Amino acid sequence: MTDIAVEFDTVTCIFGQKVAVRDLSLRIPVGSTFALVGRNGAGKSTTIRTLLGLIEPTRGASKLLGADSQRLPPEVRARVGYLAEGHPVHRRMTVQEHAGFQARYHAKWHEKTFRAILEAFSIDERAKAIHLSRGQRAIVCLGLTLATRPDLLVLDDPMMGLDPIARRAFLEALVHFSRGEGRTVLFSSHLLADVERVADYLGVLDGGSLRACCTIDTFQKQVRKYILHFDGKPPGLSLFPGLVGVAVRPSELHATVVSNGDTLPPPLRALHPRAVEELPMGLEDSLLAYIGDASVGHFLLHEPHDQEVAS
Ligand SMILES: Nc1ncnc2c1ncn2[C@@H]1O[C@H](COP(=O)(O)OP(=O)(O)OP(=O)(O)O)[C@@H](O)[C@H]1O
Repeated sequence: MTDIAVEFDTVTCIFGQKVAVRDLSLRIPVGSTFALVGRNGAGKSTTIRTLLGLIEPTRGASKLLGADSQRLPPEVRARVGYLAEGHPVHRRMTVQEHAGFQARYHAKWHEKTFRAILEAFSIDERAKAIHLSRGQRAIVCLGLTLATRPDLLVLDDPMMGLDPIARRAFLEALVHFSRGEGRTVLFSSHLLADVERVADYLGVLDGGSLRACCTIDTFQKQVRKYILHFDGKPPGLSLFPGLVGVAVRPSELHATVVSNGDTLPPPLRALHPRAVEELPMGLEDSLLAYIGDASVGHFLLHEPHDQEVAS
């Protein structure tokens, strides 16, 4: 029994001239909740679809639950729940008909879980999918997936298109029905506040490359934004390792850095600012600062997963 649920080994996916995913290596420990984030077109769906064996990578390989993605045996497939982008349903089928369909194909189908989710959200099992709201459809799809009791749950942008109340409900259901069973969850999202609430780990994709892979906590601690105040025009700043963004104002220099320490990095200190402020940043600010100005430099924040798995 491996303690790694998902593994990518130097995966590259090229469509024509487009490199959608470049040299991706990544491991996700069993029992963790991992969020893949990045701008539109960063390669999140391609990564997920490659993992599930729906796309064959141009180079490299991936594994889920110990099995090669390109040759998944039926018993491994049965342990994976996949919620595709857009919550696809058969519009003319009722909620209960959807459940019957799933139950037929999943030996571990757990009707009680499905009913508990419907009940928690007051969804009528006799309703046709076409008559459900977007949020209700998302919950039904989540229920249909969770009731198969997957060991690995993969969700592609599951909160997309949901209003804040529906998003909150969806996340609560996800957390309530997923936690405590050793289940691994991999999901992609643009909604950083939601990511912050549920995920343990973060993978940042940018232009197909993995630019960071670490705990959310580490990401937020290490990406820092400083405002350096000067009496006149700020002095020039040369690039240095860890500097990911810089903006010059009439008497200020704004610098975003990746740093392990709590103190101002020496190249910034050497500018002798009159005063220094550190701006508090939420995950969204940190992420925007980190991938916002790719022209300045690329740095990979990386925590070895071996250590994390062991801890
Ligand atoms: N089948 C395909 N053929 C050609 N190009 C593709 C194909 N699939 C994806 N791409 C391209 O690969 C890049 C990555 O796409 P992908 O859908 O993985 O990004 P994403 O991060 O999921 O984006 P979004 O957040 O918008 O859903 C994009 O530039 C996309 O246009």
